[in-house]
Amino acid sequence: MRLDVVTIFPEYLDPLRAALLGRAIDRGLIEVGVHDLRNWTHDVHRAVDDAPYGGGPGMVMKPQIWGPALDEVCGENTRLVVPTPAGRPFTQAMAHQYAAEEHLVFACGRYEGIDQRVIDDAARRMPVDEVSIGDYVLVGGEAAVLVMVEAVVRLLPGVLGNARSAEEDSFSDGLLEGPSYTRPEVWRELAVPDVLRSGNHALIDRWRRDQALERTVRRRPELIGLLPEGSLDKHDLKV
Ligand SMILES: N#Cc1c(-c2ccc3ccn(Cc4ccc(CN5CCOCC5)cc4)c3c2)n[nH]c1N
Repeated sequence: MRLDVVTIFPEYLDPLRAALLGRAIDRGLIEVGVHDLRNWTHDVHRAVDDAPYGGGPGMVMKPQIWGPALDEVCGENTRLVVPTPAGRPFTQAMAHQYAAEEHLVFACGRYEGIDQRVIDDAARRMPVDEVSIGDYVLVGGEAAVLVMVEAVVRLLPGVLGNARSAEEDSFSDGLLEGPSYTRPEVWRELAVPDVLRSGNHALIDRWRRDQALERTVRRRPELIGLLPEGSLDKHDLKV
């Protein structure tokens, strides 16, 4: 997979080259390009924004700059992803879809966002997703790209290694993950639940399922209604 990011703050994407993602790049599992949008400006001020038509707060990013940038960075098999507060919610299912893509280009807006014609023009030539990572307001798209790239790249074969597989993720069965514990057995007078030290793996699995169900009902009750038909067995229904 190749990932390209277009931004006016390329240094914001430096974390892409650290830790897990950096190792994935070093191992050739992904290629990453980060491009400074200002490289496509021509005026002495390297302007990328202008006042919004119709008035309103802030500035809008210029189509004459974004257009040539995306023309150059996008290819024949590109999916363009544009983070925006007005986007479709980014989900684990989308992360899986993106992990199957050959080439993802992320367009990071700033100010009040990118002139809509940039997205509409790109959509004539490639799939374009306007996506939001959550119901809160950021200052630009870069943080959202870091979140989405991490969620996508960790799903690629070989990235997580043998110690951990993405199949065991939270949400893989539609429930939140239950609590985790490690040594010591007692810490600040708080003990690890006895069942986890019982060695009875059937009981442990049941306990973990119960914990996941209880946590999901308490914290994200709306997820229960989204579970596929037949997901809950008769024991689950007693939880
Ligand atoms: N993903 C994601 C995001 C983003 C995100 C993503 C990309 C950009 C590019 C610019 N911004 C700043 C911005 C803030 C607010 C608004 C709305 N305005 C409407 C008129 O009144 C003022 C407010 C627009 C643009 C971005 C924010 N925020 N939250 C997410 N989950």
